[in-house]
Amino acid sequence: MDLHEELLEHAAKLDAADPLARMREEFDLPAGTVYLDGNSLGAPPRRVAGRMAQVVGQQWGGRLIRSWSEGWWTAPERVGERIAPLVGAAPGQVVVADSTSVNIFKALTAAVRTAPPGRREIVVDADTFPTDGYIAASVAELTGAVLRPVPVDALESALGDRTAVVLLNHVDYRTGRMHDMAGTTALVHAAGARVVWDLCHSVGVLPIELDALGVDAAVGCTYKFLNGGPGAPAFLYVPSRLQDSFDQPLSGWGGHREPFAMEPGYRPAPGIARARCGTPDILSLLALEAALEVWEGVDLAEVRAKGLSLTGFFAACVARLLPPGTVEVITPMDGPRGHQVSLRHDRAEAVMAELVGREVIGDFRTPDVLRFGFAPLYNSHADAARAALALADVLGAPPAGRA
Ligand SMILES: Cc1ncc(COP(=O)(O)O)c(C=O)c1O
Ligand SMILES: Nc1c(O)cccc1C(=O)C[C@H](N)C(=O)O
Repeated sequence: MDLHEELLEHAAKLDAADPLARMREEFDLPAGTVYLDGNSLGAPPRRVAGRMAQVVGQQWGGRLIRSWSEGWWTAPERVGERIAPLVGAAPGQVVVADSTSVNIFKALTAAVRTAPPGRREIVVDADTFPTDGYIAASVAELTGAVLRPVPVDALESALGDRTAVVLLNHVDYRTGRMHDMAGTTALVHAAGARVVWDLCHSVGVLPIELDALGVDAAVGCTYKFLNGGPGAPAFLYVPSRLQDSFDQPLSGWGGHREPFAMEPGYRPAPGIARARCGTPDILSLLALEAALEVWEGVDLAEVRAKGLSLTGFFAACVARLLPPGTVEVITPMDGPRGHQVSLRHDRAEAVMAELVGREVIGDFRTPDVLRFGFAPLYNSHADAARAALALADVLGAPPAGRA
């Protein structure tokens, strides 16, 4: 058997033993496409199209404006309850609203505003996804705080009695490295500061325990591993113990205690509703609601195990197929990681364009990173093998000999 056949056969064995294999049926994916970009835009769950037709036809079209009091206005909290179990949150602490960028702004500003006098530093991961750093800089400017970008590995020495809040990514978007949420949260708390976690690349990837770890706020996208659709609204977690003092700056009427009283002054709503701002984005929100239904009965431990298996198998295939040194694996394959494998190559942009032309869809991240994201609900080991074979072909690896 040659190496190609061996890898495909191994993949088939792993897929035959996959307890989540049935979940692929829930998704609409073009036949023949290997889709490895669910860490940027998740694939559409089949049920979303039908739900959208119903929402547009029956709710918007049939009930017209009455729909606001028939489930639309309360959708941000209702859909938040579907995300809560995925992040280890008891009910009443997650709302779906706005974008991740906007929610970072709310959470950071609230944290700085309520920090004790003297705590005026915002610490941010120096390698963070850009929007997090940009927003943190803006919050610093608006609140008179000081922005302190630090590499995550140097975090401990940067914390002190001037730290107000720390903003961190759970999984690094470029390398896929996963940071230690339990240890880092404890470290930040020991320094007397608050921590805001960006869960964009970890929600839907592994069990997360926000309540148990005492996290102070968390945000995340819903259009990646939660498959909510392009531009689907983000979520914001504020634990019950901090909700009364959550002094968020975007005091739109959506977060008012009595929005329809149309009062001249702002009185924040009790509970998580105060994290809202303006009118909810109903069509996207209800598409997300349908997409989240696929998680019912899904065991996150199984999702995690499969994600590690897919990424490990893909990296192993790449190592077997490519001569050493062809690519540099920058994802910590022996350490904590999310569900992506990132490879460095000088011609990464052109290589990814070639792969996409062959219907193997990952993405390129500047300056030289090929990213392959694995979504355990719809990706298979066969996808991983096919992607590695296509990559080897594009990079002109010598034809695989007999194993
Ligand atoms: C870590 C991280 N934070 C934030 C965002 C995006 O935020 P927004 O949805 O506001 O564009 C992304 C992806 O786009 C991301 O990877
Ligand atoms: N949000 C995106 C968009 O609107 C267009 C293209 C890509 C994105 C992304 O989500 C990028 C993604 N956060 C990343 O990790 O690179």
